[in-house]
Amino acid sequence: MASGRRTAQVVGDGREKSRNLKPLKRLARYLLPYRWRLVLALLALVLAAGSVLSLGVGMRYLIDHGLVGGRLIAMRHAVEAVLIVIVVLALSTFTRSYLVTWLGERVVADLRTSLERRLIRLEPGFFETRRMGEIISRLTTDTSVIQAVIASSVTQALRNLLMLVGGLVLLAVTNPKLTGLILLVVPLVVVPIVVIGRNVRRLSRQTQDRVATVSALAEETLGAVKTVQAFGQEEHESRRFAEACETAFAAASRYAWARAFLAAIVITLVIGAIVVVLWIGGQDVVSGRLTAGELASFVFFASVVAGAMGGLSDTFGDLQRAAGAAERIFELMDIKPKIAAPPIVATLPPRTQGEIEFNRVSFAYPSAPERLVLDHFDLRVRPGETVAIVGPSGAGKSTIFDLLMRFYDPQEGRVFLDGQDLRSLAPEMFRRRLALVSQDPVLFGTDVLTNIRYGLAEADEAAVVTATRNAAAQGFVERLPQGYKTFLGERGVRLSGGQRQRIAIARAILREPSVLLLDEATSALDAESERAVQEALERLRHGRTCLVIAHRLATVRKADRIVVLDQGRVIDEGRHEELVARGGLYARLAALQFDLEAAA
Ligand SMILES: Nc1ncnc2c1ncn2[C@@H]1O[C@H](COP(=O)(O)OP(=O)(O)OP(=O)(O)O)[C@@H](O)[C@H]1O
Repeated sequence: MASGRRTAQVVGDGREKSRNLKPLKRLARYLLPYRWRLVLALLALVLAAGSVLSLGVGMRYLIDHGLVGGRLIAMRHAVEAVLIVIVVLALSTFTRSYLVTWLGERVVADLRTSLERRLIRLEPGFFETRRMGEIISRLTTDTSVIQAVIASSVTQALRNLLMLVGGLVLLAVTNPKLTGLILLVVPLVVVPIVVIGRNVRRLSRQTQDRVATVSALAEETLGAVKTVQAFGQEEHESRRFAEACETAFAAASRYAWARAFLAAIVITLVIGAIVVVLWIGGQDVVSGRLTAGELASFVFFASVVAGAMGGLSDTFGDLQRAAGAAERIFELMDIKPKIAAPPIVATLPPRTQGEIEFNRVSFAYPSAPERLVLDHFDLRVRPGETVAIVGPSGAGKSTIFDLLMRFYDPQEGRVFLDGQDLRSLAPEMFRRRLALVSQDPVLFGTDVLTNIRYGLAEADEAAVVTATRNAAAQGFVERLPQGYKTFLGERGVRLSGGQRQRIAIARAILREPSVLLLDEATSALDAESERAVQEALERLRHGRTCLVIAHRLATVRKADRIVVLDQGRVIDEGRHEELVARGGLYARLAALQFDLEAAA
């Protein structure tokens, strides 16, 4: 919770800073690859706006020469011209509408892909200090806002701008005196737009923030539905969720109010001005200074101008919303991964090795920087050696794996693989030599084959089958309804814990790693699958370096060496018998294990 709050604050600060539409400029770069479509869309837009404006000219001709002048031929010409204009208008509207929607969707797809491309490469520590739901909301909701804005608001803004300028020019041509009046209205409209618009933007951001909280909450609780139900907390969670929804709703209604208020102010001012114009213009027609056609077309242009202004005030708010969304997206995109390959990458010796060294390593997790989890930790593992790491819960055993995978960098000391400091290597290169089987393996919501191939994407089917057999998983995989093609459900929920583990082992075998990192499951597998897993691991261990977080006595006994870890330090090491004879922490842990196993 604390980290969530901190995140919200950081994000909030970032948003408050931007008072302009600058992020939209950067967004425009995403349109560059599609510039010809953009040009075509703009042409269609200009054509459509021109068509609408020319209707006003046609109207004047129709009234003055056809209706008032009483000439049928003039009326026919006017109607013919209007028909042509309508066809042009329809075609250009179609072109514009299709192209801008296409462009909006295209840009959003590109944005999402490039944002994900960066996110997936960020170090795990980054995600521990942020709320996942919040990040996901930037990837989905914020990009959707941009899509909507490109597809409708930007075009509307351009269209309205064209109409505004074109309308004003035609107004001036028709009657300069009345146009002067219209221009008096402009500041009256613009000032409230700017003032209230600012408020609208702030409220819009607040709304987006609240919605992000709602999705974060939903993800958290729905993802832990078993825990919620097991503890009978459904009502509590529903209440919490409802509260978050209400807060989001309250923010959204404040936003709606401000937006509606803005629209109402603009409309009142503009329509009021038109009434004044009609009143003054009407007097000119009566006294013969203006023709009826001129006044009609004037009112037509004036309403075009008014509509354009009203529309602009609306789209201005939308553009600011998009600027906020773009800012949130680019803020994420600009985060540099803290764990990456250095400019000059060292190379590893040939594959066969697997030597590991931790040299005076001290480490605290980013989310708890003041607590040292490893404290001047030293460990050397020779190629091919099997080392068991034992120690009480929270001693820092899994953290050793985290550092070896370089999910984090230690604050002090260095970690070496085959004589090279991990920081001098490209992470994706050295990680290829490692395979991790974690205590609670993660499977993905695809089929068995794809899940095993996660270990080595280019492996052929025969290799997958061999790996599965060696992981003692072939039996149950073949009994699944569609064998290797069986869909495993999200996160592999359709398999038992032991089955999931064997799939994870098959994945590791397929990788042919030089170093195997094994976090043994403490969860009770049934005796048969336990033996199967053990045998699989035995085979996997053969001929490679192996670091095992050991919970089972069988593993501990077979290890070349046992390292006893307590509070982030190595307090003892040796073989099983030596350590038992010394009667320290290990002897106590082992006695406990024996008792438990005897009891079982
Ligand atoms: N991502 C994290 N952020 C902050 N603290 C963490 C994180 N992961 C682990 N810790 C803390 O670091 C300490 C060591 O954790 P670690 O998982 O390495 O212990 P362990 O020896 O593997 O324990 P266990 O046998 O229970 O799995 C624990 O106190 C834990 O609370």
